[in-house]
Amino acid sequence: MRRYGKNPDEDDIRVRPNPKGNRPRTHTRPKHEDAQDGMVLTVDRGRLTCLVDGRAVTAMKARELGRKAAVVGDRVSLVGDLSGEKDTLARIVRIGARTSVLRRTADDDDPFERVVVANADQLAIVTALADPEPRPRMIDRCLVAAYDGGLTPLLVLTKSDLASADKLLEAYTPLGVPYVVTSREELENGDAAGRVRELLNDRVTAFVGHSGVGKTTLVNALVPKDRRRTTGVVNAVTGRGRHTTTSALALPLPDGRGWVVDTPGVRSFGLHHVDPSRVINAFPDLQPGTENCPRGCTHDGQEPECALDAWVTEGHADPARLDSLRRLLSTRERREGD
Ligand SMILES: Nc1nc2c(ncn2[C@@H]2O[C@H](COP(=O)(O)OP(=O)(O)OP(=O)(O)O)[C@@H](O)[C@H]2O)c(=O)[nH]1
Ligand SMILES: [Zn+2]
Repeated sequence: MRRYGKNPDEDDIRVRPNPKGNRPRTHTRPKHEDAQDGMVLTVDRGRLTCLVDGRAVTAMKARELGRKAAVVGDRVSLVGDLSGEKDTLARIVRIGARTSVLRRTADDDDPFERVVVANADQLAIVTALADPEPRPRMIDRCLVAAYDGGLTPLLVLTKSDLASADKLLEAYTPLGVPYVVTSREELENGDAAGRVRELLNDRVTAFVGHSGVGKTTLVNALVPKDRRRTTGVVNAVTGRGRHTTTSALALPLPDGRGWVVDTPGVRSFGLHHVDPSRVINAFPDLQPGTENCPRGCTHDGQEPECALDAWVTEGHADPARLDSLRRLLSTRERREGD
């Protein structure tokens, strides 16, 4: 039996015969069974734009959800006015379980973690090959955040007209991270957009990269013209302009083939929240080797009793893989700019 609140009016409604046989309409707030599913496209000061049945609906989080924030990519249930018309406001009453979480903290000492994007399948790490110079430590940090959060990483190396990708790619060969090399010229007049799209099809891909790497040039080449982020944030569905660049923004790929989630340029990627055992799960060749590690082993090369050394010496895994894993796990102890 459906449960109504303590409100006596509601109890009254339950026993009232309903000749039309449909659910009683009352002045009380809609019941959650009526909720419709949607996806959060962007967030602006507590107002969330959600895609519901092809419409962009503005919503607020219901108070009953407490402190848990809904973020871009979240699958949510909404009630209230779902027309998407101007000046209407729906309520988010449920946030679905997340399949992945891209998290960051402001810096490594900051215990306050932010979920940047939920439910992304893939993390596209956008790095220029020059101007600005690539920052391998930053790439490593993004990789750790991806592995920790359950996203598959993808390297997008831009500005190939300025420098070669060979040297940078050497460092990522043992990790087997897929990559694509692009330039503005190839994106705008060549086949680069098609090559990148092939790696994005039917997935939700979060894009990260710091200012100046060519992320806007890239994203604009991927999503249809009327859906782009231009000056300020443009509502991905209605095209109406707005005034913030602080939130991520989900943009649809053509033909419903997935989503690009553009994130605001991040300068740092604090990794306070990272759990080494979650990162290890992304290394199925090394993971079984941790069985004999002492409890709470960080596997980062600083632990004398880490069992991974023996695992590799015994020939169970490639030493280059362990080196790469340790480079990633120790990235928290290093300063970011190095
Ligand atoms: N040489 C060269 N320049 C590029 C390329 N792609 C983008 N640029 C230039 O690099 C600068 C930054 O590009 P954006 O696409 O705005 O980069 P962004 O990462 O979005 O940077 P912000 O807008 O600052 O967040 C612009 O002047 C672009 O014209 C490229 O492939 N080659
Ligand atoms: Zn260990």
